[in-house]
Amino acid sequence: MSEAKKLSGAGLRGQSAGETALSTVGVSGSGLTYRGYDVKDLGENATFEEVAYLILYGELPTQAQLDAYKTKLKGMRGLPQALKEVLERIPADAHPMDVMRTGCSMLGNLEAEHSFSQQSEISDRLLAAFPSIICYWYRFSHDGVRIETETDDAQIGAHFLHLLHGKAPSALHAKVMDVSLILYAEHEFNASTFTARVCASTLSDMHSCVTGAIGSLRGPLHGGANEAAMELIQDMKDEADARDILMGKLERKDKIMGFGHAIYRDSDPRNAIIKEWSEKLAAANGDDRLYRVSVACEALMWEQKKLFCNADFFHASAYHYMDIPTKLFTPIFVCSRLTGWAAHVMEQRSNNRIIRPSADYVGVAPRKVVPIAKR
Ligand SMILES: CC(=O)SCCNC(=O)CCNC(=O)[C@H](O)C(C)(C)COP(=O)(O)OP(=O)(O)OC[C@H]1O[C@@H](n2cnc3c(N)ncnc32)[C@H](O)[C@@H]1OP(=O)(O)O
Ligand SMILES: O=C([O-])CC(=O)C(=O)O
Repeated sequence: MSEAKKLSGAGLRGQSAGETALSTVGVSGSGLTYRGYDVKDLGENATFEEVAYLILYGELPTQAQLDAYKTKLKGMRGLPQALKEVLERIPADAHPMDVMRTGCSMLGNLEAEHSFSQQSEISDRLLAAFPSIICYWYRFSHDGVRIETETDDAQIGAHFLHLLHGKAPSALHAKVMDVSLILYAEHEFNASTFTARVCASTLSDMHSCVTGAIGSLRGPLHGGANEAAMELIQDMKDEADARDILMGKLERKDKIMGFGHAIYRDSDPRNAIIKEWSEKLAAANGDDRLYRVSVACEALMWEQKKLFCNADFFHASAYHYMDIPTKLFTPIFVCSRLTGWAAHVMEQRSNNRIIRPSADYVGVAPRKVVPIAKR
């Protein structure tokens, strides 16, 4: 059993910023749990829709509840015309996380949350609409087509791949997307979730909380690391090349994206799961270079720095094997983490006090304004 990481210093490390009943991260022996269930157990024995229901509504659904939930989500995949028009105006070279941010914010104008009694409906709507938003923009700006966002796919992961590629995915790809969405769904007080909670604590609306969270997830120290990890591995020719490239980066004291974690000490429990799926995808693809160089990076980083892969590192090769463009990696994270964000907003609202910490002042001593002519 690993001990909880000893945390200190800046970045609010080691300080509790509130209570949650949604997940535990890095607690001895259990790694990562969502409402008491181990993420590995959920990855093996549940689907993302069941996990979303668990996170948003408190318990795993019965079969009847799951069927009704999936039918409901399927019926919420369409986009209003005004939102499509906004998406069509965003250029092809925009960052897709900016598209997600704008899409969420625009939906907040068209389908505003007027009362907190609407919070569950709005969360479900965002869960259903996010794959439509990113794929509608991507296919229009890159391929010049206006796609129909309402597919018959029963599951969100398969639906995403269907919209992106214009055809239903293989069973393997649909399964990996489903597991990936489970792994990314919830993670306690990470930076983007904390952003959402700070916003919620002012009694703001759900779309504002989620829009802010998307902005926080975008950075390479957080969700953006899956794209940065892909950029790191994509040109590595083989294991020896991977070692050379990484050693050079370590000598230059570069941060290696996809490694390390603010809370976990020895490993990120999501890594072993997505790594296994990446290996299966590599075998199915008949080209395992990306998987092999990723394994070489993992070994070298542990050997040199005792740093382990976080959830993002093997997601890079897994997504690439499914023909997902690198710049859409972090938006997929959004499609999943929406569940965690929304549940945290609801939890914050249920027992709210505005989040407003203090700061230690380190600036100049009090002084008088010198008239502008004398400065
Ligand atoms: C889904 C997610 O959001 S998971 C996180 C995704 N982000 C990344 O993969 C980005 C790369 N990783 C990092 O930048 C960091 O590990 C973070 C942001 C995740 C955590 O940051 P911190 O909590 O400050 O890291 P921590 O305290 O463990 O760092 C300890 C030391 O290891 C170093 N270190 C940590 N991660 C890395 C890394 N990926 N590459 C190189 N060195 C690293 C730190 O610089 C620090 O060195 P120092 O003591 O000489 O300053
Ligand atoms: O918890 C964190 O700091 C980052 C992370 O792994 C996540 O949000 O999934």
